[in-house]
Amino acid sequence: MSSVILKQVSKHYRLDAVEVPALSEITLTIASGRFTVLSGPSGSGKTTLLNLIGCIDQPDSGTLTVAGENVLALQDDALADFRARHIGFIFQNFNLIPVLNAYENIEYPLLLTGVDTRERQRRVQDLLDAVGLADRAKNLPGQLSGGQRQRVAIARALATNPALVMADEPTANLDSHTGAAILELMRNLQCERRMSFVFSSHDPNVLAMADDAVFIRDGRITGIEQRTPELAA
Ligand SMILES: Nc1ncnc2c1ncn2[C@@H]1O[C@H](COP(=O)(O)OP(=O)(O)OP(=O)(O)O)[C@@H](O)[C@H]1O
Repeated sequence: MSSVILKQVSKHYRLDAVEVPALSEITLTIASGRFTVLSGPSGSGKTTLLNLIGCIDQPDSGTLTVAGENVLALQDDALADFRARHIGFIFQNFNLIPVLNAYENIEYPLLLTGVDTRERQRRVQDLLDAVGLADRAKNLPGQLSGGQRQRVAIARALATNPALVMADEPTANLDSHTGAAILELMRNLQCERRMSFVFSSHDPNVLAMADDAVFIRDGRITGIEQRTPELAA
């Protein structure tokens, strides 16, 4: 099964009067339940591609299907609702809400999507356990280490059981030891929960964990490697 299908997708930015091409005719299928890493040098278009797949930005041309939905046909409200229900984001600077504690940060997307109280409690507790932070539930982000903040951010991204979890350089702001532990945690959660993870990264340790590696240069795909066999559905 495919979780994302892009066909002939192009995107440019406009900077004053100058058009900056960012992606050119990208055709790519991302399989479900796999750990896919977008790899390429700085400026190659990784973030732009993640933003399109994550429905944060729209291409100039081409088609995009995410979790079976033709997302380019959705109006703003429907797109925001689709994103909230089906896509989890992990940011390199964590993006936690500073006035909410760890428990409340993880609960937040469940409030937005109308999950009832009992189910919210069950999911937040399960995720706090899964990321090893059950004893830090009441800590504000400012009272947590960088690695612990990233664990909260991971739990928050998984809270709605999204079809797709996206991360832009998730280990970039962590020291190598913490980054390795976070990476292992993400890999274990992805396998256990059979979610699709799509990451961009310069980090060779992230690339080494990929089921599928997509290499990008100058806004074009230069290679796709399937590193592990796809399991039968
Ligand atoms: N908002 C913007 N306005 C103008 N040009 C942009 C904008 N965002 C990105 N670009 C340009 O688009 C191209 C692709 O950028 P993108 O951020 O997708 O690359 P990247 O591979 O994620 O880079 P990095 O690894 O450094 O984060 C680059 O040439 C970049 O300069």
